Amino acid sequence: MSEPVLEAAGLRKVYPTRAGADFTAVDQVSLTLEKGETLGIVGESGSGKTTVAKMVAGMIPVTSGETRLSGKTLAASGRSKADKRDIQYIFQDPVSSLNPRMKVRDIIAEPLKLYFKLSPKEIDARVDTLLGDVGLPLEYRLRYPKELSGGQCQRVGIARALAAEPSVIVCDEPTSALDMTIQSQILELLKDLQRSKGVSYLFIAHGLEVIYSISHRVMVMKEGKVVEEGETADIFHRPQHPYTQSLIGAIPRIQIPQFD
Ligand SMILES: Nc1ncnc2c1ncn2[C@@H]1O[C@H](COP(=O)(O)OP(=O)(O)OP(=O)(O)O)[C@@H](O)[C@H]1O
Repeated sequence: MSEPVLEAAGLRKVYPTRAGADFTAVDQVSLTLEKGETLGIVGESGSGKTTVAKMVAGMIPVTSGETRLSGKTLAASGRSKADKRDIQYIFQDPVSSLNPRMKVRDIIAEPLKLYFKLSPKEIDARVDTLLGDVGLPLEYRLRYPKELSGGQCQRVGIARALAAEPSVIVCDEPTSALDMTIQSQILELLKDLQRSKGVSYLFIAHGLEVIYSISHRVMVMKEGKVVEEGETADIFHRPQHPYTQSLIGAIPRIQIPQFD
């Protein structure tokens, strides 16, 4: 098998508490992600999913553990510009994740200016291509985020992430603020983009249907630890750990047929 795009080993995050005792939010979490693959992370609220994602993306420092990108160990703090470019993040709240004072064109152009040496004309052309990639009309380039729907804002967030041409995009509950129809359109868009660009996703979601629909493999977290990890079909049809069994068992009956 080829070298994973992303590997994290022994990630641990400890927060000090007011009471003086340390709180371990994430403990000994390891994961791998292949090119063009999606690893879903599930687990109840507070199980450490976002903390793992932010450590992998270099947004918060690790207490211990390391992350490797295409075989190269990333600096524990102060990542290089190139390493930051290569792991992008899509946020849960599509509207507040965009600067309200910037036009769509400028939001998407920001990473282009930061990471690549391009002329204004080349930047304009790339912005247009990216708008097309995420299914937004070109005239939206002059709109502000407040003039867009939640789903359209998330498309802009996806275009901004893609602008950096990353190997990995961390998707932190990217559809949970959207209604069901828009949610499935965004999931289809992410799948299409993965097929066309070969990007890998670390995908966090509460909704197991979302995880089922997009993930090749699934990692189940509980209280900061990984309790089970495997192929999506195995996790959903043959969960081994009692916690995974209870998560899968809690899916409303009416939705079960879509897992067959
Ligand atoms: N900056 C912080 N200081 C102290 N504790 C924190 C901090 N950030 C997160 N935590 C704690 O770490 C644990 C894991 O949080 P995290 O946000 O990673 O969980 P999660 O699984 O993503 O939850 P959710 O699904 O609700 O987003 C929680 O108990 C949380 O309260």
